[in-house]
Order: sequence, then structure tokens, then C-alpha cells
Amino acid sequence: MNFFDRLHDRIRTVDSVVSVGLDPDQSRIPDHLAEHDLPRWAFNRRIIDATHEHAAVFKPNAAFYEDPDGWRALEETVAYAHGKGVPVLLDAKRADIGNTTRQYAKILETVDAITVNPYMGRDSLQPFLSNEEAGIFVLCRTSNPGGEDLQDLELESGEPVYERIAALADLWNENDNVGLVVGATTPDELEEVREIVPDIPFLVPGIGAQGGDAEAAIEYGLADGVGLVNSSRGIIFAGENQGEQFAQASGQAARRLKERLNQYRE
Ligand SMILES: O=C(O)c1cc(=O)[nH]c(=O)n1[C@@H]1O[C@H](COP(=O)(O)O)[C@@H](O)[C@H]1O
Repeated sequence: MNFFDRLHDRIRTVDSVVSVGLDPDQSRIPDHLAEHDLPRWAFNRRIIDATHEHAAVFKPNAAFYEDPDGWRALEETVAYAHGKGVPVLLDAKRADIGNTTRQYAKILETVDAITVNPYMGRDSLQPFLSNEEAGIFVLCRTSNPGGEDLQDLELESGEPVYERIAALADLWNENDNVGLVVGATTPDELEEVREIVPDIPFLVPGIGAQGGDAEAAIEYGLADGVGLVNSSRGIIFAGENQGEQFAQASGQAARRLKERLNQYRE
């Protein structure tokens, strides 16, 4: 079954478009978990237990797992999220020459969806795009301040680069498996990209810690009700100062974000 059909079902089941970002910064994991064999896994397991009822997906960012213990923690985390019935979107922002991307794309046997970087063009993404079952989220207009450095540059046609990426993503969407990443910190750009691609679901990061616009994230991020609004630190570290109760605060933060976003959903 196509990823976006599965996501549609998941969103309906939990009545939520919240993507819970699993970015377990080791310097912020509660002290009482430090003695655990894999503190990041111990942390994530408790976060998943507390938030899964509000999670349309879990989105681990690969940057937080790139060492041997991290890989094990990620493997456990993905399996556990799947055990709870929650799809996993790996935020890896991948792409390379085709021969290398063919290797990268094997991760889609383990996770349900991935973020990819369009900078190297279509052939660098083709092994991902060819996977009909997976969700492939192409970076379009990112939420960080430097997102404007390249993505806002005007082409000869007068359109900014991020709009061209959106138009290209539409062409790349032969398998109905492409999404776009557009940050909530630039609501005008969200609106513009939505006009170019009415039918493509967005992953909208930048809510919470980055201060993005939740209403715009829903108004423009969803296509036919399908899309994702991510918060990572705002959920997983909501109970940072609450010791062993930390996960309970994360559950409440996820539920509050769900309810806030649901006010704007039709
Ligand atoms: O691809 C992403 O998810 C992403 C794209 C983007 O434009 N901005 C952005 O913040 N992200 C990711 O979304 C998450 C945001 O985390 P918080 O700011 O803690 O909610 C991080 O994992 C970022 O790497």
C-alpha cells in the first residue's frame, strides 16, 4: 500500500497530523537514563509509549544516531514504533550519484519514508522515487534562517529556486510517493508552494522550538487532509526538568499540539 494511503489511514485513526521528532540530544537525556545500555533507546521508548496515540508518524533525525550505539538505538526505536503501529519517517536528507543512492535507498526496507535533498537532481533521487511503497519528502523551502541563501535565489524565469523544486517534484511524482518539506517559519512561501502543487502532502517542520506558524502549517501543509507537522524538541524535551516524569510531559505536549493543529483542520 502506498505510503500516503497508509498515512491517510493513520491520520484518521489517531485524528492527528503530528510528526513527533525523535532527536535525542544526549546532553539533554534525563540523568536517570544515563546508566542504561543505550540511553537514547531508553529515552525514545518512553517517549514513544507516552506519545504514540497522538503521533501520525515518528521522525527520527539520523544526525542523532550516527555512531555504533546510535545505530543500535535507532534500530530498536524503529522496530518499537512499528510495533505500536506508527510509520517511521527517517529524516536523513539523503541523495548522491545514482550508484550511491541505490545503496542509500535500501534503508526503505526498514523505514516507511525518508527526507531527501534535491540539490543533485533527478538521477540522484531516482532509486528513492522508484520505490512505490515509500514516502519521499524532498526538501523545498527549509525552516532555517539560511534557507534563503540558495532556495530564494531568483532564476531567469523570475521564479525562486524553491518554486522550481516544487514544480520538479511534481514531475518526479510518477508513483504518487513524493512529499515536500516546507518550513512553518516562512508562511508566505508555504502558501506559494501550495499553489504550485495542490496535491502533494508537505512535511512542515519549524513549529515549537523554531517558532513557526501552526495555522499556516495546516492551511497550506495538508493536501486532501494528508500532511505532517513536526515538532521535535518542543515535545521530547517538554519534561526536561521533571526527572522520571519527563515522558508524561511529552505525552501532554504531543496531545496539546494535536489539539491546537486540529482546531485548524477541516
Ligand atoms: O527535514 C526536516 O525535517 C527539517 C527541515 C527543515 O527545513 N527544518 C527542520 O527543522 N527540519 C528538521 O525538523 C526537526 C525540527 O526540530 P525542532 O526544531 O526541535 O522541532 C529537526 O530534526 C530538523 O532537522
